[in-house]
Amino acid sequence: MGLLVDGLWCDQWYDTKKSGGHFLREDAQFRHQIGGDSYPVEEGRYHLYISHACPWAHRTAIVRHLKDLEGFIPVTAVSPDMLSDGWVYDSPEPNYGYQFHHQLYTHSERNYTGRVTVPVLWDLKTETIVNNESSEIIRLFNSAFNIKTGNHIDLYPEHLRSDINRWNDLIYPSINNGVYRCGFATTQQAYEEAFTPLFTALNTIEEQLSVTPYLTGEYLTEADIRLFTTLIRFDPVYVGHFKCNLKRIADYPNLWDYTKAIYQFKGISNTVHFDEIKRHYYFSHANINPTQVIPAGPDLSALNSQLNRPAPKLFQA
Ligand SMILES: N[C@@H](CCC(=O)N[C@@H](CS)C(=O)NCC(=O)O)C(=O)O
Repeated sequence: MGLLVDGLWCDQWYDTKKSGGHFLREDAQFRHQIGGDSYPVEEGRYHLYISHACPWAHRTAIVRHLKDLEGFIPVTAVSPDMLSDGWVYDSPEPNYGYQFHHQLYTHSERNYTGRVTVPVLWDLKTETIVNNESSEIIRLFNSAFNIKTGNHIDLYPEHLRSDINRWNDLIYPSINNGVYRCGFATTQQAYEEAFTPLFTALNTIEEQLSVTPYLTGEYLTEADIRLFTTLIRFDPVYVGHFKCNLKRIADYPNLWDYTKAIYQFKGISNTVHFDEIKRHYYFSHANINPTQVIPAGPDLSALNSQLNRPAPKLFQA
């Protein structure tokens, strides 16, 4: 784990001293869009770098799949082990033969200072990072390539936007980032300040899912996908490794059924790699789990069991 400072790799863990033990996530720095003059829609031009372990990258993998972008935007996954060199590739990545993910960042910007994260949407023509913020990558995947792919599924439909935004505003700080705020907290107080809102938000969603099958109704939207990638990691990793242990997702009837319904939908289960998910967290965060022993459980076979809610619908723009 580390970061780049003026283009040089420094191996260091997150600094929580200045923030009273609180983990503060840095904003992503590459925030370009596709579709303008700089990054036009072109076949074979863009490449996606992900980690199968990472919940943020997982969002982009799901949307890439639902939007039929697989043949259009190739993907490379990093190794699940993120140790002193940060993210690395198991075999040289296909575009430049790099071994380290941070080489891509300095290729894009020689003096880059900041964290080296996944996902990364890369432009092969200008040899730069287009965007490394998953919430923006999924928005651009949702619409930018429609004219090429003919896929008009809309995960952010106009009439549901205010609802989707409202859910995202609750879910990002308290759940998506909330589990990290629990797990990376280095004081009791910082941990408890993350733990309480996490389970309050899960209760709110449990109630909503007793009324509507998905967050905004019958359609699957980006809000559901953003929530799902945290829920699917919750029982195998966050309960134990990040100490988010008031309840498991399997203990909430509606949240569990909802997680199963998304898992079983349209091959989304193929984007879930539990072996890499467990390996990444338990093996890479040696300051949290110094033995690096990876738990053998839990048994997640019930994810394939029968549902009590209809499969999601996909809105067509
Ligand atoms: N805002 C980013 C966050 C991405 C992120 O933090 N990814 C983690 C992996 S789960 C990472 O690469 N961490 C490496 C680090 O912080 O050094 C997004 O949503 O795309």
